[in-house]
Amino acid sequence: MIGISFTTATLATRKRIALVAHDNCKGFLLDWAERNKTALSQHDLCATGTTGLLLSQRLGLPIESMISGPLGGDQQVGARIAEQRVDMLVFFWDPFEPQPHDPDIKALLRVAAVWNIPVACNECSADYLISSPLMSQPHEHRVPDYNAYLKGRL
Ligand SMILES: O=C(CO)COP(=O)(O)O
Repeated sequence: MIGISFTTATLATRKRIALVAHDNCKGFLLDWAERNKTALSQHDLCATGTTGLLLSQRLGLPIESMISGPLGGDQQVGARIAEQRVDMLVFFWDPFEPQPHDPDIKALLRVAAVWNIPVACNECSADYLISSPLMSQPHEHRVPDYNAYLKGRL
């Protein structure tokens, strides 16, 4: 990536996982989360508003809910990623329907790429992520070097 310096950061053993699903995909996410409840219970979970409410009802696990996606929840999750307060994103976005907040969705996915966090966009990729040995150990990864970035702006 031109003009960006990088450094490393460590994702802790206990990951901070954001869970998000569009309406047509919520059933898939709820089923996936239930199948992986034991693994998910080892981590700190947050979600966009409606997804979080449904997940906490289904799983009975503590889930920090943001505002609902169309009202700004995607942006809240994105802000947390930029603050390095979310380590992993499971986002079952709907490939068949446009959303009123498509710009927010694009921004969320972009910031996840910027901060090099693992992202699962469907059940299959979520299965691969949740079963990774890296889920239960610290993991060093590349992140933008913000101090170097700021220096370069002067
Ligand atoms: O719209 C969403 C993600 O773009 C999800 O929002 P809800 O979880 O509130 O339905």
